[in-house]
Amino acid sequence: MSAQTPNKETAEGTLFIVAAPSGAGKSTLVNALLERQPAISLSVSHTTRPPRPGEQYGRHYYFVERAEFEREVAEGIFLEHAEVHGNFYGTSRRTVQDLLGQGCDVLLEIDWQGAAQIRKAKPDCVSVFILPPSRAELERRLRGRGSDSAEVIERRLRNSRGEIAHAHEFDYIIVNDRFEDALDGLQAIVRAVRQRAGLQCQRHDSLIKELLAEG
Ligand SMILES: Nc1nc2c(ncn2[C@@H]2O[C@H](COP(=O)(O)OP(=O)(O)O)[C@@H](O)[C@H]2O)c(=O)[nH]1
Ligand SMILES: Nc1ncnc2c1ncn2[C@@H]1O[C@H](COP(=O)(O)OP(=O)(O)O)[C@@H](O)[C@H]1O
Repeated sequence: MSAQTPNKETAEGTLFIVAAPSGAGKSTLVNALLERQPAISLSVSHTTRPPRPGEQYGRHYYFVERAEFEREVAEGIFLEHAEVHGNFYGTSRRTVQDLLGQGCDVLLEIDWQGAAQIRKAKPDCVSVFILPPSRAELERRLRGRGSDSAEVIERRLRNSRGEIAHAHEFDYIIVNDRFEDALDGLQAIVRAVRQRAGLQCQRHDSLIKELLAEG
């Protein structure tokens, strides 16, 4: 049998988007997913939000001043950017393009506004929205996380309605009730998409030629 001929040189990686209202558990899910699937690169966003205790520059976010962020917007360095809960957030165009161009899969943890911009720029992206099982549980998780002031938590809870209203714009919705089930769901999506992408980029040219040959 002939060797299969994967056309990997020209195949871009897949761009995954994970969005959710604050406190639904997206960062925890994404981190657990990346432990299971280390080959996916998580894009580190730029933000004007001040760091939370324990957050590191370049690992969790590139924390920048508002003036610097505005300069970066003007320079066109962002693939998408948006104001969320009173802070600005943006995804570096260069980093994402370079990784995708090398055939790496990239995951963006961004809000629904950013997701809408990415869908226009990259229609092949795969987007997932994470829902909490109830409003009461969302509030419990936000307060239990202990990372934000009461005022910040109130604002995020208020904004969650407007965010959840966009859930149906996403390719998939996962309810993060039991953590392991939600993680299995997220991993199943990634696996299925990767398998499909792998099948698409294997052209099997030599096998097809062999099967079509006379004789
Ligand atoms: N559009 C956009 N949203 C982002 C980006 N980075 C983070 N976000 C979103 O901004 C919101 C607030 O994020 P963050 O301040 O880390 O709070 P958390 O969601 O409560 O952990 C979340 O919905 C994030 O997904 C980005 O680069 N672009
Ligand atoms: N399925 C779950 N059940 C209970 N607690 C959860 C679950 N998923 C996440 N959490 C907790 O909820 C809090 C918010 O999760 P986090 O990942 O920071 O949310 P987000 O990134 O969406 O703002 C964290 O304390 C996290 O440990």
